Amino acid sequence: MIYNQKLQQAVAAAKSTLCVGLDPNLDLLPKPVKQQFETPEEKVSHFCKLVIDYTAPYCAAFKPNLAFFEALGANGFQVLQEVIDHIPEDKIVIADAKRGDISSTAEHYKKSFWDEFEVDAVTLNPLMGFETLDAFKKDETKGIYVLALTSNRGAEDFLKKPFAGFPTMAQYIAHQLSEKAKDSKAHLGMVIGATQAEEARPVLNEYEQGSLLIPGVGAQGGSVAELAKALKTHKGIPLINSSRGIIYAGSDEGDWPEHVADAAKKMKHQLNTITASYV
Ligand SMILES: O=C(O)c1cc(=O)[nH]c(=O)n1[C@@H]1O[C@H](COP(=O)(O)O)[C@@H](O)[C@H]1O
Repeated sequence: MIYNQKLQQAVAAAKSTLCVGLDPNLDLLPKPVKQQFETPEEKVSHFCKLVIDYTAPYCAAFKPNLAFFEALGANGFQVLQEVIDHIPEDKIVIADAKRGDISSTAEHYKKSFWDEFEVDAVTLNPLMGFETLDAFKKDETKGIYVLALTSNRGAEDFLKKPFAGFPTMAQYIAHQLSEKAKDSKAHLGMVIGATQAEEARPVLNEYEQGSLLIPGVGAQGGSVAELAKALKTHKGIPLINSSRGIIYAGSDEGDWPEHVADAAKKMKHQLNTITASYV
């Protein structure tokens, strides 16, 4: 199945554009998880699997962020694989890796994500040039989310500065992606921070068909109302990510997974006006 079709079906089946971010920070895990398990690997694996079970009814996608798994050391990739394997088949799985490197290295990143972890999509950083996307572009069942206008303050350093005749580098990246999409089998999408919603419109206008990964609601305080305005005419399907705001909603309660489910349900409902345009 081509990526966009799977994306469309995942959003339609859950009636949700929510993406649950799996950012398992050992310090923030609920007390019952810390007490029940000995090793960091067991704690993270159990925590992520319960988060997946309790939030799956409310989301279309999961985004494991590799940093949190790599931080476990040598066994981190094993845990990542277990977590990915636990995600229901009909959900989109995005490996948040923000990779981007020269050809042979990119080929090996591609091997890792497409052939070994078998995720649906990956986040890529375009700073080393658009050639770094090439290795990922050959598979129509996959999606690529390229950093375009990130949610953090550092977006000011490059992405919001004028570049190559465009008012911002973000607009240039979006424009280039709309061109590159013409000869890419994989779907080329963009990462746009929800915290940048008020400035996102010109970027989105450069690439209306581009699917979007939108982090920054929840813990980073991005406004869903502003986001809804920015997305009004956008055709590419958005996945709106919240990590900490959902997965740590239960803090230390015994029934923490119920709190996590509630937080996901609330976020799904907050996104309903956006979701309605894509189902
Ligand atoms: O590519 C990303 O997912 C990403 C891009 C961006 O511009 N900002 C951003 O916060 N992210 C990721 O999205 C997640 C946001 O987490 P919360 O702020 O806890 O919801 C983290 O995994 C970040 O690494």
